[in-house]
Amino acid sequence: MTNFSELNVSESTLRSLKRMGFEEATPIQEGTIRFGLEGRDIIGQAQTGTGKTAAFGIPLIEKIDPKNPAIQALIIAPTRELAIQVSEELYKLGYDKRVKLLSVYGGQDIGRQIRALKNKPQIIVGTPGRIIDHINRRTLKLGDVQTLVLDEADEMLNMGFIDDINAILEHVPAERQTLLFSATMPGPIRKIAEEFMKEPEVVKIKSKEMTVENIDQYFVKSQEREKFDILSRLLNVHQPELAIIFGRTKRRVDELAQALSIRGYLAEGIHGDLSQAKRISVLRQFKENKIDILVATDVAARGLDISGVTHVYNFDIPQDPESYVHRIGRTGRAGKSGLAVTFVTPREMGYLRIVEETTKKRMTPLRPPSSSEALVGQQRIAMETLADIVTKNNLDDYRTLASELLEDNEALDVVAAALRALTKEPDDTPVNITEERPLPMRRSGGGNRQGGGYRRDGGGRSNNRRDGGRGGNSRRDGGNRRSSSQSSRSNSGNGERREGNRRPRRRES
Ligand SMILES: Nc1ncnc2c1ncn2[C@@H]1O[C@H](COP(=O)(O)OP(=O)(O)OP(=O)(O)O)[C@@H](O)[C@H]1O
Ligand SMILES: [Mg+2]
Repeated sequence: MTNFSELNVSESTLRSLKRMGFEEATPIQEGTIRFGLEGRDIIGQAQTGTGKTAAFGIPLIEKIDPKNPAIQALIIAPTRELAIQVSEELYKLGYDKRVKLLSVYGGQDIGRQIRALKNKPQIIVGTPGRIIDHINRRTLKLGDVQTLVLDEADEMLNMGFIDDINAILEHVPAERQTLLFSATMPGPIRKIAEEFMKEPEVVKIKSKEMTVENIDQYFVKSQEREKFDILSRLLNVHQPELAIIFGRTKRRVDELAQALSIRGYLAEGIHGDLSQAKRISVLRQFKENKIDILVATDVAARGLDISGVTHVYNFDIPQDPESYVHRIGRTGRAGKSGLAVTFVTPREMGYLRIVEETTKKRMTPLRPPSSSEALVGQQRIAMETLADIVTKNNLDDYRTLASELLEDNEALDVVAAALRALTKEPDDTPVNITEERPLPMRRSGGGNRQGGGYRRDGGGRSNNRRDGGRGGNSRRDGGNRRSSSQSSRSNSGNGERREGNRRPRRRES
């Protein structure tokens, strides 16, 4: 491990890092900060949760001239929540230097952003749609930008975003430093990236597996209609502190969040059809542990750094191996451990194998717990609750009643009864989960796949490019009754991309 001071980081930034509690550089930070400070273009790839934000953030902050009121750096991120998070981390990194930042993203009052832009921020973090919106309104002047960052670069350069990125690039000087970071970087995307970079230094932190080692990865093979009951049992056995459950579509997420609430879990859904205020409030509640379970589409798959996420459940297996890597990467961050469970229907086993080939990691088959095993989980929670009350609470007001009870009953029976009263017994309140169609059949073992598992079929591409996102009918995002190529067209609209079955386009302004 290397100290930041050995990486030629300025005193001011060292002070900010100290405030953040960062003592030593992570491998990706060690590998990129020097090149970054030299002004080199960088493609940085390292596992999820290993500090890529500061890897680009530190050299970026170092380059800002605090006396220059112009926008000097632009960071583009695929989702609004990620743009907010990255701007928060950059704010901390630039705290000592007092750099001025602004995040611009869809769903927030544009007038407010325009007023904030007049305060001369030096760094802008934004989502593509809203950045373009500001460029078109001439409220965002990018002519002095020296550093351009694409966080989640492969996502930003896939066909869902590439047109937007190209449009933005037209307004950024060609003389600039370009930094691209992601945990995944499929070969074909890297080629696209290199076209608009200057002799980029490719820094890839080598690891046996693409996923983080300290995430235990399991799969459950089950029929579609059995998934929800198995999920509830798993939740009872695992008792996650904070869990994220990923579903394939917005409808899926709504139904799952509702079904979990009916069964007594503290769960909320998040997806692109919700208002921005709602999205922010759900995420805040989750971060503050007011809800235990976040049910999400891929809108929450990339980059979000929420401490304390112990479990990730893929209620639907993701279609792309990259999506799998990012989804499960919401746990096991910054050296912590995590557990991921992926549901797969028998017809979708080919996808599971493709994921494993890409990540170079086998998932362990998990036997679904029986209802009595799930009950034991709940009984243990009751026991812990009771023990906790004994140690923490003042029981004076209850002692008289307790001795009354003990006059007529055995102590063991009284405690057992208290446990029973506290145990959440299996709940079979009916819930409504519409069956998803399995993904189209796919077999693994295609050695012809380029770039370590990247596959995009041309069929979806032209669809996506043309009409997605131009105010497409976002209500039709269910998509699950259509073939995959059809549904790609129908998804998008006001949310983010890729919340239906196939890569849709989106526009988030
Ligand atoms: N040098 C460091 N020392 C201690 N903590 C760090 C250090 N660098 C980053 N972190 C913390 O590690 C966590 C993960 O960092 P970050 O979100 O940048 O990961 P990432 O590599 O971008 O992940 P993802 O691929 O999911 O986007 C954050 O909470 C961050 O504050
Ligand atoms: Mg990141």
